Amino acid sequence: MSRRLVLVRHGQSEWNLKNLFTGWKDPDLTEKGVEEAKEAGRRLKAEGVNFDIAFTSKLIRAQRTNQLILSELGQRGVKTIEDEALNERDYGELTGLNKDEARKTWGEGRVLLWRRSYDVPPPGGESLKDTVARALPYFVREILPHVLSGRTTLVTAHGNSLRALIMTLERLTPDQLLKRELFTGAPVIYEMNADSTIASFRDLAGPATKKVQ
Ligand SMILES: O=C(O)[C@H](O)COP(=O)(O)O
Repeated sequence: MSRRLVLVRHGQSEWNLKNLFTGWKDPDLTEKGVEEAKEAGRRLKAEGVNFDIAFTSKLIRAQRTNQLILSELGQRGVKTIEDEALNERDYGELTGLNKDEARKTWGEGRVLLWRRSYDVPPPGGESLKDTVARALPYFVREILPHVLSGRTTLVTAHGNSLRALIMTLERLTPDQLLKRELFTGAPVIYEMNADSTIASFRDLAGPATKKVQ
């Protein structure tokens, strides 16, 4: 039996384009973000993927990406469940600030810790550990049973809510996690074993995708 899980970070948002910390703010996709989402759908189609169920966050950039992927696959009728547990990490007081300006104010090292470390929260916001504490139980309770019962499952969410899941799926140490980037609109395909471990995975990040600065 195939137990396939696909994770996709939403396409470029208006605030990604402006290089602003976004968190729980709700900007839409840019034109490029729409294209990235469609491209994700085309890549999954080329891989022969057919979804049985989809999950996304309560934020519009992830929801639209999910719809565009399903639409490219000719699968608009697939049931999609939305939940706040999959929302982006709350960036607290950094929300709305420019990432380069933040580096100038607090220094490169401090900002990198806020963005990529496991347990250092940005002021007033969530650390990745906090994000894991809400996203992982939801994943285990609501998403994993579908995958294990053979339903090909799509999760379209955010850089950090997905890193929260990937840390467990890929068994990354906090050090390895510091370097694990997710690219907008690039699907990661996992084949799972019956005991919830990963048999194999492929990150389809390629030339059409670009790192968000
Ligand atoms: O919320 C944000 O600003 C982005 O979606 C993720 O930002 P990061 O790469 O700084 O974690």
